[in-house]
Amino acid sequence: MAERAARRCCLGWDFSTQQVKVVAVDAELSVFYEDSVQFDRDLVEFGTQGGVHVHKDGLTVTSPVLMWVQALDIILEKMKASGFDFSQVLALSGAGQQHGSVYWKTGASQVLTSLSPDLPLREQLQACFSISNCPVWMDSSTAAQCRQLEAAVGGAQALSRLTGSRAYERFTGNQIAKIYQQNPEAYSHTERISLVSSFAASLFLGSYSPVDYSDGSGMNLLQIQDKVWSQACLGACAPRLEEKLGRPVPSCSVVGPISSYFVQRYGFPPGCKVVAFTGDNPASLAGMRLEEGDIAVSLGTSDTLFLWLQEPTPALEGHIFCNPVDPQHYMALLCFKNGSLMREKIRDESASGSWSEFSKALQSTEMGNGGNLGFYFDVMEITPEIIGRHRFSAENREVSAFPREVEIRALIEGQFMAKKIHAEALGYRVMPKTKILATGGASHNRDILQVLADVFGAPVYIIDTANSACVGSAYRAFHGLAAGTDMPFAEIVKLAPDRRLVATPTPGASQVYEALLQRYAMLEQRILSQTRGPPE
Ligand SMILES: O=C(CO)[C@@H](O)[C@H](O)CF
Repeated sequence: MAERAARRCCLGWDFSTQQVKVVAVDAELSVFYEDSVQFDRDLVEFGTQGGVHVHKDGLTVTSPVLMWVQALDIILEKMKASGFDFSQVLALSGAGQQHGSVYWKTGASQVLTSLSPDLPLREQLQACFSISNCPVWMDSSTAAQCRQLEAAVGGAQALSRLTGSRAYERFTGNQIAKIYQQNPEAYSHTERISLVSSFAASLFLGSYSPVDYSDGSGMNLLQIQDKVWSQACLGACAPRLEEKLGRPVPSCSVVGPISSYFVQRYGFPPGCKVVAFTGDNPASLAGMRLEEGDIAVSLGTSDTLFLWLQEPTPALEGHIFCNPVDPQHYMALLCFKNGSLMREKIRDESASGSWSEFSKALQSTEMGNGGNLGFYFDVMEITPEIIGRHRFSAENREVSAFPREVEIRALIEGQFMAKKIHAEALGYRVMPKTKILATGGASHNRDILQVLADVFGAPVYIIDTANSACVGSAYRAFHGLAAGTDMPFAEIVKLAPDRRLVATPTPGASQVYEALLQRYAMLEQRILSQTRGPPE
């Protein structure tokens, strides 16, 4: 075989819900290798669906930790068989599905630090976990623990101010509380609790990797301003929890050299650095190369906003995390459940199922839609909690229908005005240098993106985020190589392929939407008060 040219690189890993994925990125920030192991397809003995087990109660959702371990064995063997040159890997980092938790049994650290390079990880670690089936982000069985935690710290808003989010069932602190309450034996035999991200980093490190600030912000346990565990939250969840979590670290930290296990078994260089792993969404923010003032809009089944925040305003909706690439700043996630399924419904009802008809309707109606406004929530929306369709005339009178073109524009303008209003409620502000990065299915429709640019008053770029968590992790590994030089992340990634500009604000857009946004916010409050009843 022709000698392959040596190609110094960093690896980016993603331990996500359905697969383990890896990319190799070279010094020019080009992705030249990628591979994955799909849990359902490649590890059928675990019997997962979508990488998880949904339990009979319909609320508890777990994944087998040994499935994740074995997936790493398999993907490394696949890379080795493909001739991948591990000796060129300068550093690696990674991501994990957020909120999931891994429970290392007492004594496991001795096994982790003395792995034999002659055996796969699965064989050596199979007695190292006190909980075999780990709770993951799809679990919603901890409502009682959420109420207990909020009560312990003075309520939902107080918890949000402290940790960046009100109590959410999937958040790790509440999951740990449930395990302590329902399986005290297992909890007492647990010497370390990792997130999925820090668990994966521990495998590469050959010792327990600390939780990073950014993924740690998804636990309802970390004080996001001071970047320390909240003693009130720890105490409300389980005893002696701080010693099981270890001290959290900045997300850009180099947590150590790679374990000798990987040097001897696969040929990684002994000096290969392990940079703290983080959550998949923070890693995606890095992969999208969001900068101060930018906003990423993922237009999928549900629409998700990634915000870069300098000064957060924690609220009862959305999630604020420590920023994964700038320890002084923050990021926020806002999820809008009525996303593409709502757009497809209105397309079917008002554009004969045709996206080109849908686009023509947007082209044939004016910005501001003649003052007509709509709220379209066929499933209970979470931002904010409203259900149903509510249409209003220019005089703020509720009406039962709009002409089809008006309906289409009312849907899209309403979806984007909601995003701007709720992003600003979390502390986001459009800046002169703001870029809107659009991704997901609807980002292929230029007319929809034109409305996005007009409502936000900022240019819209499209980006491919297929590997964003992996690529972001490789970028963060390169950033870790520059640790101690204070080189900003943006400088490290400036060679990355550029984003494509697809829409800029129409002249006069800001005047139109400044007034409309105020009406939208007022009408949203009117609907909320009608559905919630008058405030106490
Ligand atoms: O729960 C979430 C974020 O809060 C999900 O995006 C998970 O991170 C997906 F793995």
